[in-house]
Amino acid sequence: MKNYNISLIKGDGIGVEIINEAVKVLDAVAKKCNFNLEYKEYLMGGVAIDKIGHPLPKETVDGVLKSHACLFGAIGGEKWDNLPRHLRPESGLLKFREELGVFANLRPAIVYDELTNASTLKPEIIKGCDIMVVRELIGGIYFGEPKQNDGQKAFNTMVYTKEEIQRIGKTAFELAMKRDKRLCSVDKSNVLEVSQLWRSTMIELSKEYPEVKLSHMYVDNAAMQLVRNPKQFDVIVTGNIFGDILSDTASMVVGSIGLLPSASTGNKTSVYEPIHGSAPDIAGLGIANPIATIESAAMMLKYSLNEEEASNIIQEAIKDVLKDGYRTKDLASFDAKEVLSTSQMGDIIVEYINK
Ligand SMILES: NC(=O)C1=CN([C@@H]2O[C@H](COP(=O)(O)OP(=O)(O)OC[C@H]3O[C@@H](n4cnc5c(N)ncnc54)[C@H](O)[C@@H]3O)[C@@H](O)[C@H]2O)C=CC1
Ligand SMILES: CC(C)CC(=O)C(=O)O
Ligand SMILES: [Mg+2]
Repeated sequence: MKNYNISLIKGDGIGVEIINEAVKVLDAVAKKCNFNLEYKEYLMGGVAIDKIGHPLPKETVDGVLKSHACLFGAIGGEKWDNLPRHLRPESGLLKFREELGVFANLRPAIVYDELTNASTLKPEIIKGCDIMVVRELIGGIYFGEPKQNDGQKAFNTMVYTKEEIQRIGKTAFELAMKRDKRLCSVDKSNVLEVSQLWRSTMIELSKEYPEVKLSHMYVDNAAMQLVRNPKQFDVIVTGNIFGDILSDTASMVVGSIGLLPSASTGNKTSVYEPIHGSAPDIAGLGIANPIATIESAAMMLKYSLNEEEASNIIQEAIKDVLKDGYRTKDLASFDAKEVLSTSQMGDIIVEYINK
């Protein structure tokens, strides 16, 4: 029987609740498809600060690098918001991504037919929408030097090298080749030098992919177009901060931020994580939607473990559960037959897998 080592990082807030459900679902599908998953838990974020005084223990990076893949919940919370910047949970997460070299964050935003009525947008605007946001994850303004806040003046710096842009560009063009061959590069090149380099590099790279139709959009317009007519997009490629913001926007096209998974990938390893944060406002209430994390686990099976059948089984079960009207609270006002808690949602997905 095949055996895979999975590193788990639950993190803070709802991170614990959603990872527990994903593990439940993974175990069910592993049993059904005849493979074995061995989990090892690692600390990161606020919980690591509380235990060892630092948001990113070395064992976490080492352990993840040794595993086949990592499933990640979320980190952060008010308790740690006033710590010095380098000791905050978010700094641990950025360092984690940097050390693992996961430069490409793939964030699919797919509207299932079963959830066409679940968005705050009109069904005819979103039906059939299938967007892949390719977000550069270890460069840009979240990492740029110099940076400062001396109490009187504060700044950050947005930096991209040509090499970094080419690297994420290649990932996006390759993905577009496997999809509808339309790639929209989002930047702010009417204002920012870094975006001028971004755009000219994408144009240069496009010569290697003549079949892909490359377009460009300023980020402010892209935010507007995403809610005006999301179906115009196939693949979007953009920098770290723009991708962070636009993917949260895209989640409302789908219906809830609790539905969007992601894969953070590079040359060494991959981390699978929902796009949302630790949601302190609902942590511990048992109402978080675990589907984004369960979908992330399905992406992990497909892309890192090559267990495509198992991945499809999870996705079909989720679709059927939604089709039959089961919802967590975030989607309760949309065609809900029954509103379930976080763990009940995990249970019912397992039940559908075993049907
Ligand atoms: N990857 C990560 O670990 C991330 C961590 N964060 C951190 O999370 C903390 C909270 O940040 P926010 O800006 O509030 O973003 P958030 O994504 O945690 O929450 C935004 C809103 O969406 C809701 N929400 C999020 N996930 C949900 C789910 N699965 N089901 C139902 N509702 C859900 C929350 O209740 C909240 O109202 C902060 O400390 C932030 O730095 C934020 C984003 C990503
Ligand atoms: C620490 C933040 C950059 C996390 C976040 O918002 C994200 O990755 O989506
Ligand atoms: Mg974000």
